[in-house]
Amino acid sequence: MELAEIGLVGLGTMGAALALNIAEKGHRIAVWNRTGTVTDAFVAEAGELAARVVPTHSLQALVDAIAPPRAIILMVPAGDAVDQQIAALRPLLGKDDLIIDAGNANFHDTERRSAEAEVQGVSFIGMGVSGGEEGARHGPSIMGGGPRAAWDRVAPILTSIAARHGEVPCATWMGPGGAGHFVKTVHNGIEYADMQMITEVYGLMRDGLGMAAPAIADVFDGWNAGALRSYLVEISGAVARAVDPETGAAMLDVILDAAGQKGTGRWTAIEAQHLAAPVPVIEAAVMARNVSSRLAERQAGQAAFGAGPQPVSLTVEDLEGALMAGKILCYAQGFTMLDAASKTFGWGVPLPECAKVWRAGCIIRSDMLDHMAQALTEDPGRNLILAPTFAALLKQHHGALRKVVAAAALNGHGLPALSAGLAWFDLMRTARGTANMIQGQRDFFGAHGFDRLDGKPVHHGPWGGHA
Ligand SMILES: NC(=O)C1=CN([C@@H]2O[C@H](COP(=O)(O)OP(=O)(O)OC[C@H]3O[C@@H](n4cnc5c(N)ncnc54)[C@H](OP(=O)(O)O)[C@@H]3O)[C@@H](O)[C@H]2O)C=CC1
Ligand SMILES: O=C(CO)[C@H](O)[C@H](O)COP(=O)(O)O
Repeated sequence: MELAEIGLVGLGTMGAALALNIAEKGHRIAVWNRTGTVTDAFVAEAGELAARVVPTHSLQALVDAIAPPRAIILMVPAGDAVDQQIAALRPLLGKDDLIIDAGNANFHDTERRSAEAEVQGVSFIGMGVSGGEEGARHGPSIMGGGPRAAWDRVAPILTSIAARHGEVPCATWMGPGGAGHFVKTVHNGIEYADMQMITEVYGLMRDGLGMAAPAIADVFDGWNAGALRSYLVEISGAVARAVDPETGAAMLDVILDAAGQKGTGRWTAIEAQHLAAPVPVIEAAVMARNVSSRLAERQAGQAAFGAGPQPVSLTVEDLEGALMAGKILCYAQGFTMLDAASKTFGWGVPLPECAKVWRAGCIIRSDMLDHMAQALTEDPGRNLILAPTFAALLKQHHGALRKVVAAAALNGHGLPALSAGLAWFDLMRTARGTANMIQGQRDFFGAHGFDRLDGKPVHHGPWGGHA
């Protein structure tokens, strides 16, 4: 039998879609799934693409079905499942073979697996794939990390299945070790933040302006025809317009307000803290998901204090401007965090390429990312808020953000992400801040010392013997 060019383990939502995409682009692919009946059902439903799919029912059969040097994609849940599959595959693989973890992964795990692979003589790539099921099937955004030579070996297949922005494939090597998974993690952190900010303006429309779901859908559709054009605004319109087949009510009005999460947003927030790279909008978005899941406490809070959200005097245009400003602030934070990680870990992540690889295929794709790619190409070391295009947009829209946050605060709407973005923006445009007080306090109780504005070599205050 003709050997496959590549193998794949894990025919769940993403793995099945990715395998069909690979087969559709003309590559013969061998597949294996822990539950064998899933493999059989996958092939039975693959239609004419089944001709390029080799179903296997043991890992040995999978390995035997692939032409050496082999490349095997893992598309299984993050954590133990990946380690288990690597441990099971490793004894079956040779020196030049390659394992690609294409699921979401904590980059610390990827760094560890990369180091272990080097010792064991099997190549390892940690690769972020974004775009959900639809993206995986028809063109995801792919962020690779690991040995450059290993990436180059599989790049022809990966670029053939990736989304395209114009003619440019959205599949890029981001650096060694965990760089690819780190970039995907920050992508997801931004995804959390973008979703949360959209959710906050949805809440203002629903509870502050008294708009019904179809009217809210119209607003999102309108925004999606303008500067906010993006996949997340587009699907928010579709979600708001959908009707529950069971009750005939708007879908949004029957969905429980408790958000799930698998961990990538939390990983972003934790790593940002380690890197001392502020990403307050992302942190706020993670916090908001955590609060959302504490339904019983929220019910008790409403009983104790009364429902928060009251009518607001805002326009849909105010909300659009606030979202524009919030989005710029959040992406600026995300790219700054990537820059900090790249420098700390010595990865050399190409920031303009990150923006480019996110322009199509992935969940955070938007028109704005094309302008961000241009701004980062001009000067990768400059904070995006200082790039002329985005500085001009912020000057135009930060007033709307301020108005929206203020009206929300006065009328009981919690806007954690938009408020966090505004607070960060105001700190970032204040040359003389207030941390002199913190330094005074630290010196008072702990003799930690401080620098003086006048440069004099006196590093302690007259605290009456305390310092
Ligand atoms: N869904 C999405 O939108 C996206 C998901 N991802 C990431 O892709 C990866 C896969 O996600 P998704 O396809 O949604 O998940 P699914 O739950 O749909 O599929 C999981 C797959 O992994 C297999 N599996 C689970 N545990 C093990 C194990 N211990 N050993 C071997 N195989 C196992 C399952 O096999 P079995 O049939 O036997 O249960 C199944 O094939 C995750 O890392 C996820 O974070 C990335 C981007 C988008
Ligand atoms: O990686 C993804 C999208 O880019 C996955 O859909 C991921 O599951 C989203 O994160 P969460 O489940 O925590 O919302």
